[in-house]
Amino acid sequence: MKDILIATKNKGKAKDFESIFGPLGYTVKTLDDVASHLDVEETGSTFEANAILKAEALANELNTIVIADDSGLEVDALNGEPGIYSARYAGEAKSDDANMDKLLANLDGVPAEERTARFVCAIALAQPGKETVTYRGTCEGVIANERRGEFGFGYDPIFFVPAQNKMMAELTPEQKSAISHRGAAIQKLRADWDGLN
Ligand SMILES: O=P(O)(O)OP(=O)(O)OP(=O)(O)OC[C@H]1O[C@@H](n2cnc3c(O)ncnc32)[C@H](O)[C@@H]1O
Ligand SMILES: [Mg+2]
Repeated sequence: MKDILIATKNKGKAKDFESIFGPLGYTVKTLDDVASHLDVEETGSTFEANAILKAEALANELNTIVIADDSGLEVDALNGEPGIYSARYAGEAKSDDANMDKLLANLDGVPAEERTARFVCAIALAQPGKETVTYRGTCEGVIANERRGEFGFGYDPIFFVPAQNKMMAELTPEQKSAISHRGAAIQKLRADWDGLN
């Protein structure tokens, strides 16, 4: 069985990766599956810089190929916030619910046509002895007024995807990966990944 190691503690992200790599015969492993107590501070000023920090830290520790994902939500009416701070928007407790509450409160009174936003995903592929490579994917949408849907994680329940006429959280993992920022970044990564295995 082929393994793919993602330097993440986010189970929602891991599921997104599984929806694409699982059917290809890979087992997705995360920080929970390896003997690492790594807790990388996301000190970079871009998604790419943070993805590289996370991927290289684990690749160096385990001397193996590692993928990391740094992602977030850019809301136009908030000048691109929460951006790279999406996970901890409402505080270090990293609560999806508190983050959505804060975002909805900050957009209170903003009309639908001004609630445009995008998810951004930067994936870093770190290999011992090689230059780290990054891949970016984005997904355009609109921030809704209330939550809908049970799938996904993070801001998915309030992210409306016009192209699907559904909230991101109403899409199954497979449907989400077909149109999402993460799915787009993973497709770019796959071209290189297939060459490594
Ligand atoms: O750093 P790791 O351990 O991978 O996990 P994390 O949750 O801290 O991940 P990030 O630092 O990359 O922050 C990403 C945040 O952006 C949001 N986000 C990213 N991708 C998303 C998606 O597909 N759906 C909904 N929210 C997403 C969500 O709040 C995430 O916690
Ligand atoms: Mg993080």
